[in-house]
Amino acid sequence: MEYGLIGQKLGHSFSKPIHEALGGYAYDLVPLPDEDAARAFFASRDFRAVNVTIPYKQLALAACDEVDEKAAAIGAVNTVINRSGRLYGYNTDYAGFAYMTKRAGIAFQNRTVLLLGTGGTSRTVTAVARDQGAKEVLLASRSGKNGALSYEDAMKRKDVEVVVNVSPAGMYPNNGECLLDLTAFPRLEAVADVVYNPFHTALLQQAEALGVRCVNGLSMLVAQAKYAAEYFTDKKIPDGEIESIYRDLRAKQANLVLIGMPSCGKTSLGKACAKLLGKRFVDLDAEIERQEGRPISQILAPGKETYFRDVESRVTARFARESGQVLSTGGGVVLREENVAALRQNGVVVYIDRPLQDLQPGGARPLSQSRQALEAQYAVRAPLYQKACHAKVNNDAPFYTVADRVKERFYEVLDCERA
Ligand SMILES: Nc1ncnc2c1ncn2[C@@H]1O[C@H](COP(=O)(O)OP(=O)(O)OP(=O)(O)O)[C@@H](O)[C@H]1O
Ligand SMILES: O=C(O)C1=C[C@@H](O)[C@@H](O)[C@H](O)C1
Ligand SMILES: [Mg+2]
Repeated sequence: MEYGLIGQKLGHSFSKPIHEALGGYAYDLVPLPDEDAARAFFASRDFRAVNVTIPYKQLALAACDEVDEKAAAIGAVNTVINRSGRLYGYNTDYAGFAYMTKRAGIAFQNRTVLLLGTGGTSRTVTAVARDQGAKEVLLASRSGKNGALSYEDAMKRKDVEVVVNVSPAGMYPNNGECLLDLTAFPRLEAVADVVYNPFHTALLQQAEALGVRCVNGLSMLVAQAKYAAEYFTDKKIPDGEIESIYRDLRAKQANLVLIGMPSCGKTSLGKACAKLLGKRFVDLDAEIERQEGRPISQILAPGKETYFRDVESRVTARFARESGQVLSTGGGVVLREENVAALRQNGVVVYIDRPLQDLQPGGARPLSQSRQALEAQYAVRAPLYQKACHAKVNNDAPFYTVADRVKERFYEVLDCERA
């Protein structure tokens, strides 16, 4: 290997496409199961330059022959360059985190900051917060040992103004995990999460619901990669690259999720939009049928929905945590908030609103067999679709015109999210 990333588990990482866009070199993900394997990797010196992620950033520091002053003060190295057999260590997460929080308008000066997690990244973020004049930096961990607070005790600190998650809690494939209740902090101004996969962790979804300023780790990831690529190639890369790579990556990774009434066009528009956007198409109803080995008409019956809804929630959670897809849902997916939260963690949710008279009762949907049933369902669900979606598209025009509208709204939502 010449360039790449080492860490214990790398299934979540987006570093490969970022580095390949930044530097034009091949970049490999090399998972190493334990510290012995990581030590042996550095001892072999069989690489030109690598990034290092959880849990080897402290070990990487010890393996280097020379460590940059800032990285040594922080105690964590995420970039190692092999120059003629000598290993040089740097920390580009520091600049990456500073970039991300500045971009999001999050300030540390005179703030009480609570960090969730005590690993290598907590040292980096502590350094940024202190350098920017934080009043106090508190650490919390599950064990509450080594000077850290337990999560329970952390929630008693009513003075906390900024929360930063520096732990892998909630990171793919453990989507949905969240150890803190943000309502405990009446003075909360901002929440940052260094996790970028999923895009909106459960912690950030809580912050959004409270109307608190928040940011995820994707801009940090891209920024630290840019600073690392400068060491890799010994060339300056313009800062503007961070924004353009971020935008391309988010558009590529984001799911497009279509919700709406039975027969509003979710499946057919979903297939067309998947082609337009170059994404994989998944129809959640078809996945439920595949998993159950029988059609929905045999699983779902009026008054006997619970079994079907449970299967639907499991299938929704499984696909919603993946990236780069168009997901067409079943009409009732919005009936459970947990499904909506799952779909929004990586997805732009578009409500396909088709005029009631164009919706077709009957077919393979047991709960909307008559026009009356369909109308009653519309009255209940329309407000839920409205609440769950980022954008609404009226399906009242020729099919391909509507598919183009959906694609445009997808990009508009992503642009707004960044602004
Ligand atoms: N704009 C349109 N013009 C013409 N036909 C359309 C348009 N939108 C959807 N249709 C047609 O409406 C029918 C229902 O669409 P589709 O099966 O995609 O809906 P759905 O939302 O997936 O329904 P369900 O919830 O039952 O799975 C299909 O035959 C589709 O081709
Ligand atoms: O998830 C990733 O790909 C990475 C995360 C951070 O630890 C970075 O420091 C590392 O360079 C790459
Ligand atoms: Mg369908």
